[in-house]
Amino acid sequence: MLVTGGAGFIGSHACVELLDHGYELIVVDNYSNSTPQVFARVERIAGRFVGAVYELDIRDRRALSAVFDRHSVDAVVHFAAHKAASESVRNPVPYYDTNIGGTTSLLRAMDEHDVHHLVFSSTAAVYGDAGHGPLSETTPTRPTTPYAASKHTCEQILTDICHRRPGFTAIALRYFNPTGAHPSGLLGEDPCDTPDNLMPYLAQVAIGRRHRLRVHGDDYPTPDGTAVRDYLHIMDTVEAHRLALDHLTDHPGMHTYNLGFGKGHSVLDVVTAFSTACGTPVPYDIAARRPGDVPELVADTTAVQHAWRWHPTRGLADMCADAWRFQQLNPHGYAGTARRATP
Ligand SMILES: NC(=O)c1ccc[n+]([C@@H]2O[C@H](COP(=O)([O-])OP(=O)(O)OC[C@H]3O[C@@H](n4cnc5c(N)ncnc54)[C@H](O)[C@@H]3O)[C@@H](O)[C@H]2O)c1
Ligand SMILES: O=c1ccn([C@@H]2O[C@H](COP(=O)(O)OP(=O)(O)O[C@H]3O[C@H](CO)[C@H](O)[C@H](O)[C@H]3O)[C@@H](O)[C@H]2O)c(=O)[nH]1
Repeated sequence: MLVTGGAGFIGSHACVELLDHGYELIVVDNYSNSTPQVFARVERIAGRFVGAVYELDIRDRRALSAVFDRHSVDAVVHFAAHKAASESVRNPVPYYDTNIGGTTSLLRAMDEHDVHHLVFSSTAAVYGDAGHGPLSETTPTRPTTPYAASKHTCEQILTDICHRRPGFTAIALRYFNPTGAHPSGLLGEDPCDTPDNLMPYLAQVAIGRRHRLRVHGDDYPTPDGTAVRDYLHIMDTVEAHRLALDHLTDHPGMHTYNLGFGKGHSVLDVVTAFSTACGTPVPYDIAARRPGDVPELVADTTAVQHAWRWHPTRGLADMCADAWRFQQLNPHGYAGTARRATP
C-alpha cells in the first residue's frame, strides 16, 4: 500500500490504522508541512515499523516511478496536497501545481506500473456556498477557492480515468473537518507554520503559544453568526479510509463519499467545547471574515454509512479532549522527537 503525504496530520493517523490492520506500507512525503520525526510516534503506537519511507515530491515523476519500480504497489492512498483554502486565494499557483500536478504525476506512475486502485482525499469545499442543511454527494458542486477547484478538478480527472480504464477504481472522500488527535497523545495536528485550522490554533492559544484566537466573522447567517462546520474525529476519519481500502475491489469505477459526523458546530461552539476540555476559557476576538470561507458545510453521510456500515462514534467533546491532550504532552509539537530507528 503506497501512502502519499503519510507524515501529515491525516496521513500519520492513517498509517497507524493501516499498520494496526496488517497493511504493509510504503510512504512518500516531501515534509513541506510535516516532519519525518512523526514516524517514530507512529511506530511506537502501532508496535511495528512503518516500512519504506521516501522523502520526495510527488511531482517528481522520476523519483515517484522509482518507488513503484522498487516495490509491488497494489493500491494508493493519496493525501499529499496543500490544504489551506484561504491561502490558495492569495497564492493559487502552488495549489494547482501540487494538487493537480501531483495527482497527475501519481496517476502516470500508477498507469505505468498497472496499479488501478486509489483512495483520494477530496474536500467538502467542492460544494462551495451551498446554503443551509446537510449536503449529499448529489448536491451541485461550486468550488469558491483555488484549493477547492484543484480538488474538484482531480475528482473530474479520476471520473474520466475510471470511465476510460475498465477495472480502475477510485474512491474520493470529501472530508468535512477532520480534527482531534490520537487518544494516546502521541500523534496530533502539528502544522509547520501558524495553524490555519481552528482546532490546532485554539490548542496553541490554550497552551500559551499564541495570544488570542481570531474568530473569522460573526455576521454569517447562522444561529450565533459564526461559521458552521461538520467536525469529524481523526480516528473516525482514518477508520473510514481502512474501510474504503477493504472495499476497493468490490465495484470498479469512481465512487464519491462525504466524510463527516453529520452535525454542524459553529466556531463559538468549538471555542466553548475546547474551553471545557482545557478547563479555562480560551480568549478570542471577533475578526473579519476569512477570504474563501462559506457560512456552513454539514454532511449528509447516508451514502458512506450505507456502503461500509461506518458510523462515527466520537463527538466534539472527544475531539477537543484529544487535541488538548496532544497539545499538553507536546507543547512544541513534534520538535525534539527522536528520529525513527532504521528498520
Ligand atoms: N485537514 C482537513 O481539514 C482536510 C479537509 C479536507 C481535505 N483535506 C485533504 O486531506 C489531505 C491530508 O490533509 P492533512 O490535514 O493531513 O494535511 P497535512 O498538510 O497535514 O498533510 C499533507 C502531507 O502531504 C505532504 N505534501 C504536500 N505536498 C507534497 C508533495 N508535493 N509531495 C509529497 N508530499 C507532499 C506534506 O508534507 C504533508 O505531510 C490533503 O489532501 C487535504 O487537502 C484535509
Ligand atoms: O484561527 C481560526 C481558524 C479558523 N477559524 C474558523 O473556523 C472554521 C473552520 O476553519 P478551518 O480552517 O479549521 O477549516 P475549514 O472549514 O476552513 O477548512 C478545512 O475543511 C475544508 C473542508 O470543509 C477544507 O478541505 C480545508 O482543507 C480544511 O482545512 C472556519 O469558519 C474558520 O473561519 C477561525 O475563526 N479562526
